[in-house]
Amino acid sequence: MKAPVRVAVTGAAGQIGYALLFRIAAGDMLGKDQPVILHLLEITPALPALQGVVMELNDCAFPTLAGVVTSDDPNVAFKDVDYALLVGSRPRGPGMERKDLLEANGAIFGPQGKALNDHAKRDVKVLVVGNPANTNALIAQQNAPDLDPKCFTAMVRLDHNRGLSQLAEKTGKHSSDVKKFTIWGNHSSTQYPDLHHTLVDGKPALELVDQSWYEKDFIPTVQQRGAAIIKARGASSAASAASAAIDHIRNWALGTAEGDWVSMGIPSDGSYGIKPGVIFGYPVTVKNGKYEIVQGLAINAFSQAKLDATEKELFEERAAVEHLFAGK
Ligand SMILES: NC(=O)C1=CN([C@@H]2O[C@H](COP(=O)(O)OP(=O)(O)OC[C@H]3O[C@@H](n4cnc5c(N)ncnc54)[C@H](O)[C@@H]3O)[C@@H](O)[C@H]2O)C=CC1
Ligand SMILES: O=C([O-])CC(=O)C(=O)O
Repeated sequence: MKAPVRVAVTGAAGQIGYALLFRIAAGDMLGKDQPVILHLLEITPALPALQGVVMELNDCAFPTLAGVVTSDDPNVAFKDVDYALLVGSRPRGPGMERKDLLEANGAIFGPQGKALNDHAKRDVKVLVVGNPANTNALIAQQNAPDLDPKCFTAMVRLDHNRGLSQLAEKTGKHSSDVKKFTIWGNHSSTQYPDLHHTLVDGKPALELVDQSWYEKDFIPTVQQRGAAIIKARGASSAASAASAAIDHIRNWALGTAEGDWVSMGIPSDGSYGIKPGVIFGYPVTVKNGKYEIVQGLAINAFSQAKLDATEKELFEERAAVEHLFAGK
């Protein structure tokens, strides 16, 4: 067994928390040889419910669970953490766009960014799940001037996994046969699920499906999947969101497979013409805990228009929250 690492999860008594904590504690995220100490943050009224979750975590007697810290204070919860999964925030209901949550949720991420800045490990890996995830990640990053801006990422992995599954079903293959798929941009209905470089069992995806299925079926289905789950379940995705969060951190910590990439919301750096200043979904590979954008992919006019639309929305969201940045 390795030395334990500290993993913070916010909103730990919520729906996603309930689907996430047990898998992290069981070693699904960082490996069966990596003990974890969970640092669980909740708002004060949810602490009794959180205690119940902690009782259940203990009752599982997981070999990889080395301790649990609970708090309603981010300055306590983020002390010395190696990983921080920022889930805690309000989910949307039917008929809402995720950006309608900006006002309710944006205010959570400034203080949490500052607490990470002041207390977390200097190479902390932060994943924002709470919606609107990209812009909340930007708010946290902008309140953490002493941390590397690349410590802050947002989750587009659920969209990525949804795309793998949709394409596998259409082509009669398994999702593990699908490689080099990308979610570009925002975790919102402007996201661009891009099949132009995707392979299914080694064959170009766009030679296996027709363009009209791609444009009129696949893209909107992936873009609107969150809303479809809310309609069907009466509550937003929880188990699949938790699973995607585990995939995101596992690949960031342990690396991506040779010959493939994953989608992560990361700080834009000018790659593919996206101006610096937002958290943008990109195709990335990871080695030794560092992600790198896959460069040199051809972008045709169709793709460019989609990239422009999602970039525009992210800069509009940024403009709406700049007052929450440190020093503003
Ligand atoms: N990026 C993505 O792909 C996805 C994002 N989400 C988002 O994840 C978030 C959480 O979803 P659920 O777990 O279903 O919601 P939930 O309402 O079941 O749980 C949220 C929890 O966060 C807690 N919380 C609220 N403010 C907090 C704060 N300041 N600090 C710590 N905890 C706080 C609440 O007490 C609650 O227990 C929502 O914003 C939802 O929209 C959901 C699915 C996918
Ligand atoms: O749609 C929502 O509000 C929850 C979410 O982000 C998703 O399922 O992708």
